[in-house]
Amino acid sequence: MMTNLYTTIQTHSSLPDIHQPIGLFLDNDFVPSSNGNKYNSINPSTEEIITSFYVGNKNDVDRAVISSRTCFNHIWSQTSPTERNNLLRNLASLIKRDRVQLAILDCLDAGKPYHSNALGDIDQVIELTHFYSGASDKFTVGSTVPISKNKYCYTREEPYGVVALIIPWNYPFAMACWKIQGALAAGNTVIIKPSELTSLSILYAGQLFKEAGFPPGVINIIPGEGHKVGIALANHMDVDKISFTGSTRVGRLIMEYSGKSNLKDVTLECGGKSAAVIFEDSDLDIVLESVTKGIFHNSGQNCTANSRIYVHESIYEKFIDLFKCFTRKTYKFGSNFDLFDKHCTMGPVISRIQYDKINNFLNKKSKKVQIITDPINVEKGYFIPPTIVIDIEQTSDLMQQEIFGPVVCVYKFTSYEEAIKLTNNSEYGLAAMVFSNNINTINKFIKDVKTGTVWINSSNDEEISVPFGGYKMSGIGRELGEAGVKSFLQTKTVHVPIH
Ligand SMILES: NC(=O)C1=CN([C@@H]2O[C@H](COP(=O)(O)OP(=O)(O)OC[C@H]3O[C@@H](n4cnc5c(N)ncnc54)[C@H](O)[C@@H]3O)[C@@H](O)[C@H]2O)C=CC1
Ligand code: BAL
Repeated sequence: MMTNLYTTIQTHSSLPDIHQPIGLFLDNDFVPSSNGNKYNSINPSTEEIITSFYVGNKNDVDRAVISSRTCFNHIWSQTSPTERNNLLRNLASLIKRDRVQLAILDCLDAGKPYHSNALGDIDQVIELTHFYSGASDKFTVGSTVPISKNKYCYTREEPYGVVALIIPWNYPFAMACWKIQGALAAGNTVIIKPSELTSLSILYAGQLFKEAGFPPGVINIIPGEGHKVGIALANHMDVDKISFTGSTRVGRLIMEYSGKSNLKDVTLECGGKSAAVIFEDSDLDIVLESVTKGIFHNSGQNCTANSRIYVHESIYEKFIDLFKCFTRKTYKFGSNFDLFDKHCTMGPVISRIQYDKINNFLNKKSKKVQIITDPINVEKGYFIPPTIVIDIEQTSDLMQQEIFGPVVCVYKFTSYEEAIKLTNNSEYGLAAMVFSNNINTINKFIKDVKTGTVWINSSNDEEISVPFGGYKMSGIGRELGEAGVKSFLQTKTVHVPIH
Protein backbone atom coordinates (compact mmCIF):
# COMPACT_ATOMS: atom_id res chain seq x y z
CA MET A 1 0.00 0.00 0.00
CA MET A 2 1.28 3.51 -0.86
CA THR A 3 2.00 5.62 2.21
CA ASN A 4 0.51 9.06 1.99
CA LEU A 5 3.15 11.61 2.97
CA TYR A 6 1.24 14.79 2.12
CA THR A 7 -2.12 16.21 2.99
CA THR A 8 -4.03 19.36 2.03
CA ILE A 9 -4.78 21.93 4.72
CA GLN A 10 -7.54 24.41 3.96
CA THR A 11 -8.26 27.64 5.81
CA HIS A 12 -10.17 30.68 4.62
CA SER A 13 -11.31 30.99 1.02
CA SER A 14 -9.14 34.10 0.61
CA LEU A 15 -6.02 32.20 1.62
CA PRO A 16 -4.19 29.43 -0.26
CA ASP A 17 -4.60 25.73 0.53
CA ILE A 18 -1.42 24.19 1.83
CA HIS A 19 0.26 21.12 0.39
CA GLN A 20 1.52 19.86 3.76
CA PRO A 21 4.16 17.17 4.20
CA ILE A 22 3.50 14.85 7.13
CA GLY A 23 6.55 12.54 7.10
CA LEU A 24 9.91 12.79 8.79
CA PHE A 25 12.32 14.79 6.58
CA LEU A 26 15.32 12.56 6.03
CA ASP A 27 17.93 12.91 3.28
CA ASN A 28 15.74 15.50 1.52
CA ASP A 29 12.72 13.17 1.34
CA PHE A 30 9.61 12.79 3.44
CA VAL A 31 9.39 9.27 4.88
CA PRO A 32 7.16 7.48 7.39
CA SER A 33 8.58 6.80 10.85
CA SER A 34 10.04 3.33 11.36
CA ASN A 35 7.10 2.21 13.53
CA GLY A 36 4.40 4.16 11.65
CA ASN A 37 3.34 6.14 14.73
CA LYS A 38 1.55 9.45 14.22
CA TYR A 39 0.61 12.43 16.37
CA ASN A 40 -2.36 14.78 15.95
CA SER A 41 -1.83 18.49 15.46
CA ILE A 42 -4.55 20.37 17.35
CA ASN A 43 -5.73 23.89 16.55
CA PRO A 44 -5.73 25.55 20.01
CA SER A 45 -8.44 28.02 19.00
CA THR A 46 -10.95 25.32 17.99
CA GLU A 47 -9.56 22.17 19.65
CA GLU A 48 -10.01 20.46 16.26
CA ILE A 49 -7.44 18.19 14.62
CA ILE A 50 -5.63 19.98 11.78
CA THR A 51 -3.89 16.85 10.55
CA SER A 52 -1.73 14.05 11.87
CA PHE A 53 1.95 13.60 11.11
CA TYR A 54 4.57 10.90 11.61
CA VAL A 55 6.59 11.00 14.82
CA GLY A 56 10.01 9.44 15.20
CA ASN A 57 11.66 7.22 17.78
CA LYS A 58 15.18 6.11 18.67
CA ASN A 59 15.59 4.13 15.41
CA ASP A 60 14.68 7.19 13.37
CA VAL A 61 17.12 9.30 15.35
CA ASP A 62 19.85 6.74 14.60
CA ARG A 63 18.98 6.93 10.88
CA ALA A 64 19.10 10.72 11.00
CA VAL A 65 22.47 10.79 12.77
CA ILE A 66 23.98 8.43 10.18
CA SER A 67 22.62 10.62 7.39
CA SER A 68 23.89 13.85 8.99
CA ARG A 69 27.31 12.35 9.79
CA THR A 70 27.78 10.96 6.28
CA CYS A 71 26.75 14.24 4.73
CA PHE A 72 29.00 16.23 7.06
CA ASN A 73 32.05 14.06 6.41
CA HIS A 74 31.72 13.73 2.65
CA ILE A 75 29.82 16.76 1.38
CA TRP A 76 28.99 19.60 3.74
CA SER A 77 32.44 19.96 5.32
CA GLN A 78 33.85 20.35 1.78
CA THR A 79 31.63 23.32 0.89
CA SER A 80 33.07 26.82 0.86
CA PRO A 81 31.66 29.65 2.97
CA THR A 82 30.48 31.30 -0.24
CA GLU A 83 28.49 28.22 -1.24
CA ARG A 84 26.85 28.14 2.20
CA ASN A 85 26.08 31.86 1.99
CA ASN A 86 24.47 31.37 -1.42
CA LEU A 87 22.28 28.50 -0.20
CA LEU A 88 21.09 30.58 2.75
CA ARG A 89 20.32 33.45 0.37
CA ASN A 90 18.22 31.07 -1.77
CA LEU A 91 16.45 29.95 1.39
CA ALA A 92 15.62 33.53 2.39
CA SER A 93 13.95 34.09 -1.01
CA LEU A 94 11.90 30.91 -0.69
CA ILE A 95 10.73 31.73 2.84
CA LYS A 96 9.71 35.14 1.52
CA ARG A 97 7.86 33.52 -1.38
CA ASP A 98 5.96 31.16 0.98
CA ARG A 99 5.53 33.68 3.82
CA VAL A 100 1.74 33.32 3.78
CA GLN A 101 1.76 29.50 3.91
CA LEU A 102 4.23 29.47 6.80
CA ALA A 103 2.23 32.10 8.70
CA ILE A 104 -1.02 30.16 8.16
CA LEU A 105 0.60 27.03 9.58
CA ASP A 106 1.90 28.77 12.72
CA CYS A 107 -1.48 30.46 13.11
CA LEU A 108 -3.38 27.15 13.00
CA ASP A 109 -0.87 25.05 14.89
CA ALA A 110 0.22 27.50 17.61
CA GLY A 111 -2.90 29.69 17.86
CA LYS A 112 -1.16 32.85 16.69
CA PRO A 113 -3.36 35.67 15.37
CA TYR A 114 -2.58 35.64 11.65
CA HIS A 115 -2.26 39.37 10.96
CA SER A 116 -0.86 40.70 14.22
CA ASN A 117 1.46 37.82 15.17
CA ALA A 118 2.05 35.01 12.69
CA LEU A 119 3.08 37.11 9.68
CA GLY A 120 5.48 39.12 11.85
CA ASP A 121 7.18 35.94 13.07
CA ILE A 122 7.87 34.88 9.49
CA ASP A 123 9.12 38.34 8.58
CA GLN A 124 11.63 38.11 11.40
CA VAL A 125 12.85 34.79 9.96
CA ILE A 126 13.28 36.32 6.49
CA GLU A 127 15.41 39.10 8.01
CA LEU A 128 17.37 36.57 10.06
CA THR A 129 18.03 34.34 7.05
CA HIS A 130 19.33 37.31 5.05
CA PHE A 131 21.51 38.25 8.00
CA TYR A 132 22.99 34.75 8.27
CA SER A 133 23.37 34.44 4.50
CA GLY A 134 26.34 36.76 4.90
CA ALA A 135 27.68 35.02 7.98
CA SER A 136 29.62 31.99 6.74
CA ASP A 137 32.70 34.00 5.81
CA LYS A 138 32.36 36.68 8.50
CA PHE A 139 31.52 35.14 11.85
CA THR A 140 33.69 32.05 11.35
CA VAL A 141 37.12 33.67 11.37
CA GLY A 142 39.84 32.88 13.87
CA SER A 143 42.66 35.09 15.07
CA THR A 144 46.44 35.31 14.83
CA VAL A 145 48.38 35.66 18.06
CA PRO A 146 52.03 36.84 18.04
CA ILE A 147 54.10 34.89 20.60
CA SER A 148 57.80 35.59 20.02
CA LYS A 149 60.19 36.24 17.15
CA ASN A 150 60.36 32.47 16.65
CA LYS A 151 56.71 31.65 16.96
CA TYR A 152 53.12 32.68 16.37
CA CYS A 153 49.81 30.94 16.94
CA TYR A 154 46.52 31.11 15.12
CA THR A 155 43.05 29.77 15.75
CA ARG A 156 40.68 28.07 13.36
CA GLU A 157 36.95 28.20 14.08
CA GLU A 158 35.58 24.82 13.02
CA PRO A 159 32.04 23.43 12.97
CA TYR A 160 31.21 20.76 15.54
CA GLY A 161 29.89 18.36 12.91
CA VAL A 162 26.41 16.97 13.66
CA VAL A 163 24.29 19.22 15.86
CA ALA A 164 20.88 18.47 17.35
CA LEU A 165 18.34 21.22 17.89
CA ILE A 166 15.36 20.86 20.22
CA ILE A 167 12.80 23.64 20.17
CA PRO A 168 9.52 24.62 21.85
CA TRP A 169 6.10 25.58 20.56
CA ASN A 170 5.83 29.30 21.32
CA TYR A 171 7.47 30.44 18.04
CA PRO A 172 7.50 27.21 16.01
CA PHE A 173 9.16 28.45 12.83
CA ALA A 174 11.19 31.30 14.32
CA MET A 175 12.74 29.23 17.13
CA ALA A 176 13.72 26.56 14.60
CA CYS A 177 15.34 29.11 12.32
CA TRP A 178 17.15 31.00 15.11
CA LYS A 179 19.15 27.80 15.51
CA ILE A 180 19.20 26.19 12.05
CA GLN A 181 20.46 29.21 10.11
CA GLY A 182 23.32 29.88 12.55
CA ALA A 183 24.33 26.21 12.69
CA LEU A 184 24.39 25.94 8.88
CA ALA A 185 26.33 29.17 8.42
CA ALA A 186 28.92 27.71 10.82
CA GLY A 187 29.15 24.62 8.59
CA ASN A 188 27.37 21.95 10.67
CA THR A 189 24.75 19.48 9.57
CA VAL A 190 21.60 19.63 11.72
CA ILE A 191 18.91 17.37 13.06
CA ILE A 192 15.95 19.31 14.38
CA LYS A 193 13.23 18.09 16.69
CA PRO A 194 10.31 20.50 16.74
CA SER A 195 7.82 20.48 19.59
CA GLU A 196 5.29 17.68 19.11
CA LEU A 197 2.63 20.40 19.52
CA THR A 198 3.80 22.49 16.57
CA SER A 199 5.66 20.57 13.87
CA LEU A 200 3.86 21.69 10.71
CA SER A 201 5.71 24.84 9.64
CA ILE A 202 9.17 23.33 9.95
CA LEU A 203 8.04 20.21 8.07
CA TYR A 204 6.68 22.49 5.33
CA ALA A 205 10.08 24.21 5.29
CA GLY A 206 11.74 20.84 4.56
CA GLN A 207 10.59 21.38 0.97
CA LEU A 208 12.18 24.81 0.94
CA PHE A 209 15.55 23.54 2.21
CA LYS A 210 15.57 21.04 -0.63
CA GLU A 211 14.48 23.59 -3.24
CA ALA A 212 17.13 26.03 -2.00
CA GLY A 213 19.75 23.42 -2.95
CA PHE A 214 20.94 22.09 0.42
CA PRO A 215 22.37 18.58 -0.19
CA PRO A 216 20.55 15.57 1.34
CA GLY A 217 21.48 15.14 5.01
CA VAL A 218 22.36 18.77 5.74
CA ILE A 219 19.00 19.26 7.45
CA ASN A 220 17.03 16.33 8.86
CA ILE A 221 13.75 16.93 10.68
CA ILE A 222 12.54 14.35 13.20
CA PRO A 223 9.27 15.38 14.85
CA GLY A 224 8.33 13.53 18.00
CA GLU A 225 7.96 13.58 21.72
CA GLY A 226 10.65 14.79 24.08
CA HIS A 227 10.83 11.54 26.00
CA LYS A 228 11.49 9.63 22.77
CA VAL A 229 13.16 11.74 20.08
CA GLY A 230 14.53 14.49 22.37
CA ILE A 231 16.16 12.05 24.77
CA ALA A 232 17.58 9.95 21.93
CA LEU A 233 19.23 13.02 20.41
CA ALA A 234 20.56 14.37 23.68
CA ASN A 235 22.01 10.96 24.68
CA HIS A 236 23.41 10.12 21.26
CA MET A 237 27.13 9.31 21.19
CA ASP A 238 27.57 10.64 17.65
CA VAL A 239 25.85 14.02 18.11
CA ASP A 240 28.54 16.65 18.72
CA LYS A 241 26.47 19.53 20.06
CA ILE A 242 22.95 20.14 21.30
CA SER A 243 21.11 23.44 21.37
CA PHE A 244 17.85 23.49 23.33
CA THR A 245 15.10 26.04 23.93
CA GLY A 246 12.34 25.27 26.41
CA SER A 247 11.72 24.87 30.11
CA THR A 248 14.48 25.05 32.71
CA ARG A 249 13.33 21.62 33.94
CA VAL A 250 14.16 19.99 30.61
CA GLY A 251 17.25 22.19 30.17
CA ARG A 252 18.71 20.60 33.30
CA LEU A 253 17.98 17.14 31.88
CA ILE A 254 19.74 18.00 28.62
CA MET A 255 22.88 18.82 30.63
CA GLU A 256 22.59 15.49 32.42
CA TYR A 257 22.17 13.53 29.18
CA SER A 258 25.25 15.23 27.78
CA GLY A 259 27.25 14.45 30.92
CA LYS A 260 26.17 10.82 30.86
CA SER A 261 26.87 10.32 27.14
CA ASN A 262 29.68 11.97 25.14
CA LEU A 263 29.91 15.37 26.90
CA LYS A 264 28.46 17.03 23.80
CA ASP A 265 28.53 20.82 23.91
CA VAL A 266 25.28 22.32 25.23
CA THR A 267 23.52 25.63 24.62
CA LEU A 268 20.37 26.27 26.66
CA GLU A 269 17.70 28.94 26.27
CA CYS A 270 15.40 28.33 29.19
CA GLY A 271 12.77 30.04 31.26
CA GLY A 272 12.36 33.59 32.44
CA LYS A 273 10.46 35.77 34.89
CA SER A 274 11.50 39.14 33.59
CA ALA A 275 10.78 42.31 35.53
CA ALA A 276 9.82 45.72 34.13
CA VAL A 277 10.68 48.49 36.58
CA ILE A 278 8.77 51.74 36.23
CA PHE A 279 10.28 54.76 37.98
CA GLU A 280 8.26 57.85 38.88
CA ASP A 281 9.85 59.99 36.15
CA SER A 282 9.05 57.64 33.25
CA ASP A 283 6.91 58.49 30.23
CA LEU A 284 3.68 56.56 30.87
CA ASP A 285 2.63 56.46 27.21
CA ILE A 286 5.85 54.63 26.37
CA VAL A 287 5.49 52.44 29.46
CA LEU A 288 1.96 51.33 28.57
CA GLU A 289 2.74 50.55 24.95
CA SER A 290 5.84 48.57 25.98
CA VAL A 291 4.69 46.56 28.99
CA THR A 292 1.35 45.50 27.50
CA LYS A 293 3.15 44.20 24.41
CA GLY A 294 5.81 42.70 26.69
CA ILE A 295 3.30 40.51 28.48
CA PHE A 296 0.27 40.03 26.22
CA HIS A 297 1.86 39.59 22.78
CA ASN A 298 1.73 35.89 21.85
CA SER A 299 -0.60 35.40 24.88
CA GLY A 300 2.35 35.85 27.23
CA GLN A 301 4.12 32.77 25.85
CA ASN A 302 7.49 34.48 25.59
CA CYS A 303 10.53 33.56 27.58
CA THR A 304 11.31 37.30 27.86
CA ALA A 305 7.76 38.34 28.80
CA ASN A 306 7.69 41.09 31.44
CA SER A 307 5.58 38.92 33.70
CA ARG A 308 6.55 40.99 36.78
CA ILE A 309 6.03 44.75 36.88
CA TYR A 310 7.41 46.89 39.71
CA VAL A 311 5.99 50.42 39.87
CA HIS A 312 7.07 53.33 42.05
CA GLU A 313 4.46 53.87 44.77
CA SER A 314 3.85 57.49 43.72
CA ILE A 315 2.40 56.42 40.34
CA TYR A 316 1.13 52.95 41.26
CA GLU A 317 -2.65 53.67 41.37
CA LYS A 318 -2.52 55.78 38.22
CA PHE A 319 -0.52 53.11 36.42
CA ILE A 320 -2.96 50.32 37.34
CA ASP A 321 -5.92 52.32 35.98
CA LEU A 322 -4.13 53.19 32.75
CA PHE A 323 -2.77 49.66 32.34
CA LYS A 324 -6.29 48.16 32.59
CA CYS A 325 -7.68 50.59 30.00
CA PHE A 326 -4.78 50.25 27.60
CA THR A 327 -4.92 46.44 27.79
CA ARG A 328 -8.69 46.43 27.14
CA LYS A 329 -8.23 48.68 24.13
CA THR A 330 -5.23 46.93 22.63
CA TYR A 331 -5.43 43.18 23.29
CA LYS A 332 -8.55 41.68 21.75
CA PHE A 333 -9.71 38.26 20.67
CA GLY A 334 -11.00 38.30 17.08
CA SER A 335 -14.71 38.38 16.37
CA ASN A 336 -15.99 34.86 17.16
CA PHE A 337 -12.47 34.14 18.41
CA ASP A 338 -11.32 33.95 14.79
CA LEU A 339 -7.51 34.17 14.55
CA PHE A 340 -7.81 35.36 10.94
CA ASP A 341 -9.86 38.43 11.92
CA LYS A 342 -7.81 41.55 11.06
CA HIS A 343 -8.53 43.03 14.50
CA CYS A 344 -7.46 39.97 16.47
CA THR A 345 -4.40 40.72 18.62
CA MET A 346 -4.75 37.95 21.18
CA GLY A 347 -5.00 34.21 20.66
CA PRO A 348 -5.41 31.15 22.87
CA VAL A 349 -2.61 29.47 24.79
CA ILE A 350 -1.07 26.46 23.16
CA SER A 351 -2.75 23.44 24.76
CA ARG A 352 -5.18 22.09 27.31
CA ILE A 353 -2.20 21.32 29.57
CA GLN A 354 -0.96 24.92 29.48
CA TYR A 355 -4.53 26.23 29.90
CA ASP A 356 -5.03 24.14 33.05
CA LYS A 357 -1.57 24.97 34.37
CA ILE A 358 -2.18 28.72 34.08
CA ASN A 359 -5.64 28.51 35.63
CA ASN A 360 -4.22 26.43 38.49
CA PHE A 361 -1.72 29.18 39.21
CA LEU A 362 -4.59 31.68 39.36
CA ASN A 363 -6.89 29.45 41.41
CA LYS A 364 -4.20 28.74 43.99
CA LYS A 365 -3.66 32.44 44.81
CA SER A 366 -4.11 33.60 48.39
CA LYS A 367 -7.35 35.43 49.41
CA LYS A 368 -5.89 38.93 49.54
CA VAL A 369 -4.63 38.79 45.96
CA GLN A 370 -6.79 40.66 43.43
CA ILE A 371 -7.22 39.58 39.84
CA ILE A 372 -8.21 42.12 37.22
CA THR A 373 -9.57 40.53 34.08
CA ASP A 374 -12.60 40.57 31.78
CA PRO A 375 -14.26 37.14 31.79
CA ILE A 376 -14.95 35.69 28.36
CA ASN A 377 -17.68 33.48 27.04
CA VAL A 378 -16.26 30.91 24.66
CA GLU A 379 -17.26 27.31 24.03
CA LYS A 380 -14.09 25.99 22.48
CA GLY A 381 -10.41 26.85 22.51
CA TYR A 382 -7.80 27.52 25.15
CA PHE A 383 -8.50 31.23 25.53
CA ILE A 384 -7.36 33.04 28.66
CA PRO A 385 -8.09 36.78 28.83
CA PRO A 386 -5.34 39.28 29.71
CA THR A 387 -4.98 39.05 33.48
CA ILE A 388 -3.43 41.58 35.86
CA VAL A 389 -2.64 40.40 39.38
CA ILE A 390 -2.21 42.92 42.23
CA ASP A 391 -1.74 42.84 46.00
CA ILE A 392 0.53 39.88 45.59
CA GLU A 393 3.48 38.75 47.69
CA GLN A 394 6.95 38.70 46.20
CA THR A 395 7.50 35.16 47.47
CA SER A 396 4.32 33.68 45.93
CA ASP A 397 4.37 31.16 43.06
CA LEU A 398 2.70 33.66 40.76
CA MET A 399 5.61 36.05 41.33
CA GLN A 400 8.40 33.49 41.21
CA GLN A 401 7.45 30.81 38.69
CA GLU A 402 7.28 31.05 34.91
CA ILE A 403 3.54 31.00 34.14
CA PHE A 404 3.96 31.34 30.37
CA GLY A 405 0.55 32.83 29.76
CA PRO A 406 -1.19 36.24 29.65
CA VAL A 407 -0.78 36.86 33.37
CA VAL A 408 1.21 39.71 34.90
CA CYS A 409 1.90 40.52 38.56
CA VAL A 410 2.20 44.18 39.55
CA TYR A 411 3.90 45.28 42.77
CA LYS A 412 4.87 48.68 44.20
CA PHE A 413 8.29 49.80 45.39
CA THR A 414 9.52 52.82 47.31
CA SER A 415 13.22 53.18 46.43
CA TYR A 416 15.76 52.26 43.76
CA GLU A 417 17.42 49.85 46.21
CA GLU A 418 14.16 48.01 46.78
CA ALA A 419 13.39 47.90 43.04
CA ILE A 420 16.69 46.34 42.07
CA LYS A 421 16.50 43.87 44.95
CA LEU A 422 13.04 42.74 43.85
CA THR A 423 14.12 42.54 40.22
CA ASN A 424 17.11 40.32 41.03
CA ASN A 425 15.09 38.20 43.45
CA SER A 426 14.46 35.44 40.89
CA GLU A 427 16.15 32.21 39.95
CA TYR A 428 15.89 33.41 36.35
CA GLY A 429 17.97 36.08 34.62
CA LEU A 430 16.78 36.38 31.05
CA ALA A 431 15.75 40.02 30.62
CA ALA A 432 14.75 43.19 32.43
CA MET A 433 13.10 46.44 31.35
CA VAL A 434 13.74 49.81 32.95
CA PHE A 435 11.53 52.87 32.46
CA SER A 436 12.90 56.26 33.52
CA ASN A 437 14.00 59.57 32.05
CA ASN A 438 16.98 59.79 34.39
CA ILE A 439 20.17 58.62 32.72
CA ASN A 440 21.81 57.97 36.09
CA THR A 441 19.00 55.71 37.24
CA ILE A 442 19.15 53.84 33.94
CA ASN A 443 22.92 53.43 33.99
CA LYS A 444 22.87 52.20 37.56
CA PHE A 445 20.11 49.72 36.73
CA ILE A 446 22.02 48.36 33.72
CA LYS A 447 25.05 47.72 35.94
CA ASP A 448 23.12 46.23 38.88
CA VAL A 449 20.65 43.96 37.12
CA LYS A 450 21.55 40.27 36.69
CA THR A 451 20.04 39.50 33.29
CA GLY A 452 21.29 38.72 29.78
CA THR A 453 19.25 41.54 28.17
CA VAL A 454 18.15 44.96 29.40
CA TRP A 455 15.58 46.99 27.52
CA ILE A 456 15.57 50.73 28.23
CA ASN A 457 12.18 52.40 27.91
CA SER A 458 10.99 49.49 25.79
CA SER A 459 10.18 45.80 26.06
CA ASN A 460 10.61 42.79 23.82
CA ASP A 461 11.62 44.69 20.69
CA GLU A 462 13.99 41.94 19.59
CA GLU A 463 16.85 42.46 17.14
CA ILE A 464 18.17 39.47 15.26
CA SER A 465 21.67 40.99 14.99
CA VAL A 466 22.44 41.10 18.72
CA PRO A 467 23.04 38.28 21.23
CA PHE A 468 20.10 36.77 23.10
CA GLY A 469 20.34 34.56 26.19
CA GLY A 470 20.19 34.37 29.93
CA TYR A 471 22.02 34.68 33.22
CA LYS A 472 21.37 32.29 36.10
CA MET A 473 18.82 29.52 35.41
CA SER A 474 17.65 31.12 32.18
CA GLY A 475 20.33 29.31 30.26
CA ILE A 476 23.83 28.85 28.98
CA GLY A 477 25.24 30.50 25.86
CA ARG A 478 23.77 32.94 23.37
CA GLU A 479 21.81 32.87 20.12
CA LEU A 480 21.30 35.42 17.33
CA GLY A 481 23.82 37.89 15.94
CA GLU A 482 27.43 36.79 15.64
CA ALA A 483 26.98 34.72 18.81
CA GLY A 484 24.37 32.62 17.01
CA VAL A 485 27.09 31.35 14.64
CA LYS A 486 29.94 31.26 17.16
CA SER A 487 27.92 28.97 19.43
CA PHE A 488 28.07 26.37 16.65
CA LEU A 489 31.87 26.60 16.25
CA GLN A 490 34.73 25.16 18.25
CA THR A 491 38.23 26.61 18.36
CA LYS A 492 41.35 24.80 17.21
CA THR A 493 44.66 26.42 18.19
CA VAL A 494 47.65 26.02 15.90
CA HIS A 495 51.25 26.60 17.11
CA VAL A 496 53.55 27.76 14.31
CA PRO A 497 57.29 27.87 14.83
CA ILE A 498 59.29 30.26 12.61
CA HIS A 499 62.71 28.82 11.82
N1 LIG B 1 11.71 29.58 27.55
C1 LIG B 1 10.98 29.18 26.56
O1 LIG B 1 11.15 29.60 25.43
C2 LIG B 1 9.94 28.15 26.83
C3 LIG B 1 9.60 27.84 28.12
N2 LIG B 1 8.65 26.92 28.34
C4 LIG B 1 8.29 26.65 29.75
O2 LIG B 1 8.14 25.27 29.92
C5 LIG B 1 6.87 24.96 30.44
C6 LIG B 1 6.40 23.64 29.92
O3 LIG B 1 6.31 23.65 28.51
P1 LIG B 1 6.75 22.35 27.71
O4 LIG B 1 6.21 22.33 26.35
O5 LIG B 1 6.43 21.16 28.55
O6 LIG B 1 8.33 22.61 27.57
P2 LIG B 1 9.46 21.55 27.47
O7 LIG B 1 10.71 22.14 27.98
O8 LIG B 1 8.99 20.25 28.03
O9 LIG B 1 9.58 21.29 25.88
C7 LIG B 1 10.48 21.95 25.04
C8 LIG B 1 11.05 20.96 24.03
O10 LIG B 1 11.79 19.95 24.71
C9 LIG B 1 11.32 18.65 24.36
N3 LIG B 1 11.50 17.77 25.51
C10 LIG B 1 10.64 17.56 26.53
N4 LIG B 1 11.18 16.67 27.41
C11 LIG B 1 12.39 16.33 26.91
C12 LIG B 1 13.42 15.45 27.37
N5 LIG B 1 13.31 14.76 28.50
N6 LIG B 1 14.54 15.33 26.63
C13 LIG B 1 14.68 16.03 25.49
N7 LIG B 1 13.73 16.86 24.99
C14 LIG B 1 12.61 17.01 25.70
C15 LIG B 1 9.88 18.88 23.96
O11 LIG B 1 9.41 17.83 23.16
C16 LIG B 1 9.99 20.20 23.23
O12 LIG B 1 10.46 19.99 21.92
C17 LIG B 1 6.02 26.17 30.01
O13 LIG B 1 4.93 26.34 30.83
C18 LIG B 1 7.00 27.29 30.15
O14 LIG B 1 7.07 27.69 31.48
C19 LIG B 1 8.03 26.25 27.31
C20 LIG B 1 8.32 26.52 26.02
C21 LIG B 1 9.29 27.54 25.67
N1 BAL C 1 10.58 35.85 21.06
C1 BAL C 1 11.23 34.60 20.91
C2 BAL C 1 11.89 34.07 22.15
C3 BAL C 1 10.95 33.99 23.28
O1 BAL C 1 10.61 35.03 23.83
O2 BAL C 1 10.47 32.92 23.64
